[in-house]
Amino acid sequence: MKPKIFIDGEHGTTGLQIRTRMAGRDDVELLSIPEAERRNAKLREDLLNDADVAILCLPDDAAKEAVAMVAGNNSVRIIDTSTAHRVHPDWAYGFAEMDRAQPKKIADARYVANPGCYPTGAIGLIRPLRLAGILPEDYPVTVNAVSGYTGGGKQMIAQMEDAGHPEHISSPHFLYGLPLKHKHVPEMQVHGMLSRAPLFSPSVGKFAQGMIVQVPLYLADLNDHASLGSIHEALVAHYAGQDIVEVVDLKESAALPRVNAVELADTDRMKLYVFGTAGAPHVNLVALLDNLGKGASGAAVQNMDLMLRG
Ligand SMILES: NC(=O)C1=CN([C@@H]2O[C@H](COP(=O)(O)OP(=O)(O)OC[C@H]3O[C@@H](n4cnc5c(N)ncnc54)[C@H](OP(=O)(O)O)[C@@H]3O)[C@@H](O)[C@H]2O)C=CC1
Ligand SMILES: CC(=O)N[C@@H](CCC(=O)OP(=O)(O)O)C(=O)O
Repeated sequence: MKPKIFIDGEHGTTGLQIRTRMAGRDDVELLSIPEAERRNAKLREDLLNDADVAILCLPDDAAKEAVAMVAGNNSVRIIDTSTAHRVHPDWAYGFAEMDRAQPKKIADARYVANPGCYPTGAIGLIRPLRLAGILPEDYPVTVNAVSGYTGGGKQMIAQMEDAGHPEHISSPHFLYGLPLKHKHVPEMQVHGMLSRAPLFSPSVGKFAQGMIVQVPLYLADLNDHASLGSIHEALVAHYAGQDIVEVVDLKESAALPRVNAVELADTDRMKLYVFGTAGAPHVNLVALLDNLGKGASGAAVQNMDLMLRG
């Protein structure tokens, strides 16, 4: 029998992208809810309980309600793409490349929290340097980022694309999260293995999909006389043996005139760069990804596959 998959929120931005990725697959059976019934709690509860794996593509509160709907049913496994469970101790964090042991943890888990889009970039840069002993636990990490506007879901897509929208946004690039309390900070701190909360400043650009996450560092404040080369080596060693996260060659990075935020749009990959000048006091670590790819739907399908293959 094929495993049954239900995407709760399948008509939203993340859900639709997961459906697109599953379209050609005949190894799973997709359970589906009609768009007009998407908020029908009874129907959702039945479908959730009929699934082998339920992928939640809902706001946080609705995701928590969905988890409660299957609480007594031990055969349903859950991947939650919302922020609700990302630092919960009973949930596996669904970033397979963050540790050698992580794919097995995800494969064995009943509950998997899909990472946030910005944290995928930030943790992807920070954690290998913490594990290698280069980045001190209490380093004052700052994270600056720009996302495609699909990161804001159906509501922001309408605000950006519909000039007649009452809350239309005409700006080509804007900062937000100005009180510095963005919902992604806790997972960056916990899975980035940091004792201090990172200072996170997000922004949105007038492009649908794509993301740049930057973590600038002062070399003199790192351990082991860290250099551009040693940081790059640590990242290369961490990501050896997999093909989703690419650490870009130092010479290639040095020759780049710019980084294009949409380069990886419509892919499920992530590129990491170490920028700077040998002998100079600073480096800028940069992650490039699609907020809806490795930042959301691509990672959810990757996690589902790990869970199904055991
Ligand atoms: N977009 C992105 O880049 C990323 C999104 N995520 C996360 O994925 C989740 C979904 O986000 P996204 O797809 O962007 O959001 P959207 O608003 O595009 O889609 C959410 C979907 O959930 C439905 N929904 C909302 N409330 C309920 C409810 N109570 N019961 C049933 N269905 C409901 C919505 O229906 P309706 O149309 O009626 O509102 C809509 O179809 C969020 O938790 C988000 O944080 C994670 C990483 C990146
Ligand atoms: C551009 C934009 O608005 N991005 C969203 C983050 C993407 C998202 O909703 O994803 P999570 O589930 O990972 O929180 C935000 O800043 O709230």
